[in-house]
Amino acid sequence: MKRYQEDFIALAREHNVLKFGEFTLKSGRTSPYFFNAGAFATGAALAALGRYYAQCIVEAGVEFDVLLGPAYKGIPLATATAIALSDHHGRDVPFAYNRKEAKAHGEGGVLVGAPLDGRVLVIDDVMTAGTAVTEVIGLIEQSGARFAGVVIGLDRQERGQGVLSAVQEIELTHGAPVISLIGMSDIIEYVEQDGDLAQDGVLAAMRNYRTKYGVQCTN
Ligand SMILES: O=P(O)(O)OC[C@H]1O[C@H](OP(=O)(O)OP(=O)(O)O)[C@H](O)[C@@H]1O
Ligand SMILES: O=C(O)c1cc(=O)[nH]c(=O)[nH]1
Repeated sequence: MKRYQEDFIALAREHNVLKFGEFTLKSGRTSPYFFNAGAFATGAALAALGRYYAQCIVEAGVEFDVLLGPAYKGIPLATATAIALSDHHGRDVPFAYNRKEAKAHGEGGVLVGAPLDGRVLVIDDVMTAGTAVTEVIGLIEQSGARFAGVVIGLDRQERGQGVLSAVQEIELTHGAPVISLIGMSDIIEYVEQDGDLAQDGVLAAMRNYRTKYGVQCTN
């Protein structure tokens, strides 16, 4: 793991973002772990997140014209990433986000911020089955813009709608990269190194879950 990946996991544990137990996911799957990015709820945590996402984008060399943070948890992530790209990489990029429900008064609509023009890079927290990102790609295409890829904090490295991983499905269908800060394999590595978690049966539950829903590592 790279230094910023270890720091990202440490930050997630410190803020109780990465939890172990029993959780129901958007896909209906029952998971022994959950990554609640909403608990990154301080200015310093968001500033650090922005730096990690920005570093990941710069290292990946992905080309884009505008950042898009999907509601809800993608919104502060895209904001923090835009600030970090400006502060630490000298790149002042436009960013936008969407509403889950269209606004019927005032300016109206579902999009807020910069217009979706050109290549749009989506910034989100987690990918499981890929449903959320697929929806937001629809929004980008309806706006006449082009999907340039997605950067996620955690790739859960799970199957999408078929036998391929959600990441492979998105990459094959849309011809754009899915870039992640960490994958489930990194969390398993973290659990393996933590004697208490391994003893509590977390490691066994994680491995069982990976057997049921996982795919080979994609990062
Ligand atoms: O890959 P998927 O199976 O779609 O699941 C992952 C998505 O689900 C959650 O979003 P949710 O729609 O619950 O919205 P939130 O940001 O409002 O929590 C999470 O933030 C991911 O974006
Ligand atoms: O699949 C999901 O719904 C999901 C998984 C996860 O770890 N975190 C999250 O916010 N959503």
